[in-house]
Amino acid sequence: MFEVREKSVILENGNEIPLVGFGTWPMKGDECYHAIRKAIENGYRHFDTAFHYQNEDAVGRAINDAIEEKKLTRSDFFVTSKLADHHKMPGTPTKMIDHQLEKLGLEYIDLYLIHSPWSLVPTEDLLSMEKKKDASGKLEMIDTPLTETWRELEKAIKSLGVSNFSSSQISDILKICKHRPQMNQVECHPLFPQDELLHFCHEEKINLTAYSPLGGVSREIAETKTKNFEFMKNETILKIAAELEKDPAQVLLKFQVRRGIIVIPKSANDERQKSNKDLFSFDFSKEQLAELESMNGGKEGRGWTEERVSHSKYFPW
Ligand SMILES: NC(=O)C1=CN([C@@H]2O[C@H](COP(=O)(O)OP(=O)(O)OC[C@H]3O[C@@H](n4cnc5c(N)ncnc54)[C@H](OP(=O)(O)O)[C@@H]3O)[C@@H](O)[C@H]2O)C=CC1
Ligand SMILES: O=C1CO[C@H](CO)[C@@H](O)[C@@H]1O
Repeated sequence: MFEVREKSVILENGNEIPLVGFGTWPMKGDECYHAIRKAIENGYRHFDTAFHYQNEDAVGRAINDAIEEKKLTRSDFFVTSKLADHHKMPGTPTKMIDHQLEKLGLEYIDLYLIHSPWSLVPTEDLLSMEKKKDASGKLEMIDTPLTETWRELEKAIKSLGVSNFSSSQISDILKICKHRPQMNQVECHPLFPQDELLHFCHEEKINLTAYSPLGGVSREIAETKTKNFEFMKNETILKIAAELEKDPAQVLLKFQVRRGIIVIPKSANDERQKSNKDLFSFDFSKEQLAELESMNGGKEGRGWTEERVSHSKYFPW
């Protein structure tokens, strides 16, 4: 199975995931809690979190409170979380699933992703966000094979996926897996549309989720780039938005969902949360689509270059 419906996708394993989800990074604590409560009121049911975001407690609290107060049930929600880069030593992934479930206060996670293919070395305290660095200040790496992490995870969770993986890294998993990867979550926007990876994943019945779909690449990274990641000021996006009488963000998000790509925009703002979900009553003309496709910036279009981990044996790009 793998079916794109109007507002959701049926994953290969039969689970239904809303096409428009809600990104929770970099919010934490009460800010995150209130943004999610608002998002639930605004109709969001799919939430993206991770150990790395240090907000799983707030995400779970918001969902559980909404279930209690709003007559919703756990099965109304789709929650994605992720295995952190410094939790890959054999035996650790299983422990972390238990820890993350406890933080979330949920009985299950709908989709659990390996956050990145590279693996970092933790300090003595596994729960700390500190990672070991060598004498020159470089992050230390371990070379746990991705296939070993996958085998351990699939004993504990049946709905698994990856993030920031290349097609060849996914192929390695496909050779050994009992439970196939359901998702690859990657950076995706008109400057970096991921056409080849999308083709590969859809052929393999693996879905793609677009992170930073609004160009929410961190400012420090964006400033080192020659391309402009400020899509809300981009001439092409503004022109198409004006023609359609939509917001620039709606143009960016529609560009993905019409390709069957799931989006997880983050917004703490009520109005922006509402408009980011309102994507299903308009479409682009052929000309508009061609203009959006012509924004493809090739390799330079990637915002998250992750140079800090480029010395990893498993660096994907
Ligand atoms: N797997 C991975 O490695 C990664 C995953 N992610 C996930 O993807 C999610 C989304 O990516 P992210 O990088 O946050 O970036 P986004 O592309 O979602 O952009 C978020 C930014 O856009 C603003 N924004 C939201 N809606 C609008 C709108 N309608 N008009 C104008 N501005 C708007 C937000 O501000 P405001 O809140 O004020 O509206 C925020 O500053 C993350 O939250 C996280 O869950 C992100 C990076 C890496
Ligand atoms: O998901 C993510 C959000 O932000 C992080 C930066 O601190 C990224 O490294 C990460 O992949």
